[in-house]
Amino acid sequence: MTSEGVSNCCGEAEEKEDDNEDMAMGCYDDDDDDDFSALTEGNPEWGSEDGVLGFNEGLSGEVKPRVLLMGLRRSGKSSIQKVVFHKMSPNETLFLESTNKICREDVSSSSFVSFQIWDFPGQIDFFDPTFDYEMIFRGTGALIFVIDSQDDYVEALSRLHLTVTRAYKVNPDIHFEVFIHKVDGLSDDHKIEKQGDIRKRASDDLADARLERIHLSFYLTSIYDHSIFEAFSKVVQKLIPQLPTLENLLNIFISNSGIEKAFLFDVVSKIYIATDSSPVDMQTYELCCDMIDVVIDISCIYGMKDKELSDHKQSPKLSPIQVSRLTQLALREPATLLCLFVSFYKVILKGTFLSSPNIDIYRLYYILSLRYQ
Ligand SMILES: Nc1nc2c(ncn2[C@@H]2O[C@H](COP(=O)(O)OP(=O)(O)OP(=O)(O)O)[C@@H](O)[C@H]2O)c(=O)[nH]1
Repeated sequence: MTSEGVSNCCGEAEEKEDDNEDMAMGCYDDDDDDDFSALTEGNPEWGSEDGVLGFNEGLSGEVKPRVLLMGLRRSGKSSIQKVVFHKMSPNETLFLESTNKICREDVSSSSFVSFQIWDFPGQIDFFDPTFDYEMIFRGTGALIFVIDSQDDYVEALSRLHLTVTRAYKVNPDIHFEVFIHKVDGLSDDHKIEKQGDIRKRASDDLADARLERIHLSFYLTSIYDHSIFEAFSKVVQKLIPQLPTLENLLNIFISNSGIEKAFLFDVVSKIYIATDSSPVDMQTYELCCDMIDVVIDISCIYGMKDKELSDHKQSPKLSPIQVSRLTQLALREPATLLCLFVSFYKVILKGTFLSSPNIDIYRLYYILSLRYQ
């Protein structure tokens, strides 16, 4: 795992408190060359004043899909971004100041995870004529609309409707994702009830506008548990063109081994970018996230230098963690900052343990490293 410098999304210097954080934040760069001026002309509040580069294109001409974070003020947009991509602890988000300009950040930690995330200020009127929303929506892959479930959501729903219908007109290929956020304060029954109500009202609004074809996906999220990582995983997966191939590889992998479940993780964000087709059990996912934290912590203390790391990669070893009598977790790094996570049962046959499906793990490891590194 490598680490690179990072500055935060609004261009402020960000202090990295420790090595762990360095590593965790390794690949999220803000482009110094803010290209918002073209979009925000006439309203300096909305973007940086300098920068004239083409929209969303670096010097290489590579175009990354854009993920927009929108929603009312204080709904939790910046907190989500900071917790998922900057390893900020949820309690620290209490001290976040209100965002007053669009914050754009490049997220490109591996061959698969490569997109831009744009955090919009809640109070922004992006339908102001001086604001080029068509340009914004044209290059957008996913629009995440955050609704504060602990607040009255009537206004949020009308804003959601306005945003989605405008965006759809410009770009019908956008994935519309609704995060019903801050559900940590709600009981399970209450969560389901809220989700049902929000889903129904949003669908009714679309039906009234004869726009039933717009598909909204709903997620119950909180920064205080793994739900936000899971939801973000699902959003990001939709932007990965190789997803079917990866899922297929993982299906073959588990069907040829004693493994119960396999995830391909982006280590930096703990987003899983693919998994086999068996259902995702939240508890396994959480265990995998915890193991990533443990491995990152330990490698920060006892980490290897680059040379040792490359030697290590040539002879990969499993380092399983026993989480219960029958279940082990194992982590491998098939490509820089990507890890394959497997959870497998030891199969007990007449008292014999059949475990360690190493050959399959190595095979997948090599396939992935050869193809995508
Ligand atoms: N209970 C709870 N509070 C949250 C959660 N996510 C964010 N918050 C809190 O919500 C408040 C607002 O969060 P922000 O991230 O600043 O909200 P924002 O949408 O970026 O706000 P603007 O920048 O004004 O648009 C903060 O006090 C966060 O700690 C969550 O999942 N649960």
